[in-house]
Amino acid sequence: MDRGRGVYSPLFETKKGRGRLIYRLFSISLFTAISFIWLYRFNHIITTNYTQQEEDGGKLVWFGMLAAELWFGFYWFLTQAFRWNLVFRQPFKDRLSQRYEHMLPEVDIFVCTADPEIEPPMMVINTVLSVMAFDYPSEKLSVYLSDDGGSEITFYALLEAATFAKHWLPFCKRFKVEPRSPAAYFNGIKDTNIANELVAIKKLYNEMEKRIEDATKLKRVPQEARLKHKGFSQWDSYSSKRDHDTILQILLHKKDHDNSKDVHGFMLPTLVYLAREKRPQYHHNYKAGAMNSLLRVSSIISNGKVILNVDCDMYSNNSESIRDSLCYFMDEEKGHEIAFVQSPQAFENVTKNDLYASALLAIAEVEFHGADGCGGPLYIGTGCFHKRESLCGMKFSDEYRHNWKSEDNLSTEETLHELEEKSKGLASCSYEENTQWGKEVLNSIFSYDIIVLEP
Ligand SMILES: O=c1ccn([C@@H]2O[C@H](COP(=O)(O)OP(=O)(O)O[C@H]3O[C@H](CO)[C@@H](O)[C@H](O)[C@H]3O)[C@@H](O)[C@H]2O)c(=O)[nH]1
Ligand SMILES: [Mn+2]
Repeated sequence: MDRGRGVYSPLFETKKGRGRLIYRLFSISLFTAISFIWLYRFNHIITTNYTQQEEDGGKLVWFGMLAAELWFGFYWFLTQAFRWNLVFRQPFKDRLSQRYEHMLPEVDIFVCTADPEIEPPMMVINTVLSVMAFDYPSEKLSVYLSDDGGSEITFYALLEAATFAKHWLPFCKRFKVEPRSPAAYFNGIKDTNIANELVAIKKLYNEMEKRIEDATKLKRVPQEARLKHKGFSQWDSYSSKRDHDTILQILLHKKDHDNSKDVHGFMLPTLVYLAREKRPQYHHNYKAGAMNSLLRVSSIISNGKVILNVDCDMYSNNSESIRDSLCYFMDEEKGHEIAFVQSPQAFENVTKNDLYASALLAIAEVEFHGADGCGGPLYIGTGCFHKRESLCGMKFSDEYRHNWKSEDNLSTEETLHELEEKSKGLASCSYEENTQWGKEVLNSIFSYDIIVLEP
């Protein structure tokens, strides 16, 4: 931005949907037609002289029809809010790089999983790897896996993923791989001119896959892996999925720099495994409870200013999405109005003709944009970027501007072990007892003005 010369080039622009005039004309004409139907029914009911025989059945039917048409007409009228004013947003990542490449904020990514049987560890780590490999400075990226299943196998898979990432991340960056979930990439690949490198990385992947699949089938972690990593000892006091201490392990971190570098010597993103404490007498609040724990734990490990949440069954299919979302948050004029950026979901395994509309196309391609045009886009959970401050009680103010330059004040002196122990306390199940959570936090999010949808 060049404020000095009065030129402002925004980091994103908003375009109105094409064909709105035609749609509005269509909508008005349909509304007129609906009104005529109402009028016709109404008129018929009050003007027709019924004989007794007709009154027994006929009039009731007319009333029933009128009631149904009033209801459906009203419902249709409400849905117009989602179609009347579609807007489309376009981020400018090149401008973001020009202005902010050296001061990009730390980003924390929360991946949630809850059950190693329904959500196989192989799928979970593919999601984790897809977000670790984002096109973003690795030292500013932290990935947290929240495992509400408290599963040793998932932990083992994550350990394997941390090792595989040492090869996978440089490979993605070198060959601009897309998408960055290894399973999805290997599935989709056809012709390639990187045959040798591809064979090598695929071999590593397949070997890892076999080890994890075997452990999943046998429901047992190989003894040698257990002996090699101290993290497994945390399961010694584990009694069940609903009754265990906090299990927290920082697998990759700059404080452990020798082990946290890729094969070319570059730092990998921070990687943390967390199974928050569970006790039968405390409600764990499902995913929301997991997100709260992650919010607290991450605040002392990395304290990223921007948080992305992904469900473990939804890998990232665009390595630049962090940069996309930052274009909205960091825009000098409008960024302060934006609390979250929601990406749409895409589904791979829908049936060919999608009879039941499971791909949610109307929602993703029309209604999201319509709601955005009304100033109230939808938050759907996975794939959503939040500003940390908007989740932590910050109230919206038009004067407020976020200082993206500010340094975090994380302690640099403590050892990794001390950091782990301190973080565990924040994942305790009684932490939220007698707090205002659930009453106030929602107000603070929705006191923000607009929320945008990524294209
Ligand atoms: O106790 C729990 C239960 C679930 N989850 C995780 O929460 C996510 C979503 O749960 P799922 O049962 O898969 O719900 P879906 O209906 O598939 O998910 C949609 O609906 C949810 C809200 O109902 C949103 O949170 C999700 O982002 C959205 O994709 C998954 O990653 C789970 O692993 C937990 O972490 N802890
Ligand atoms: Mn799901």
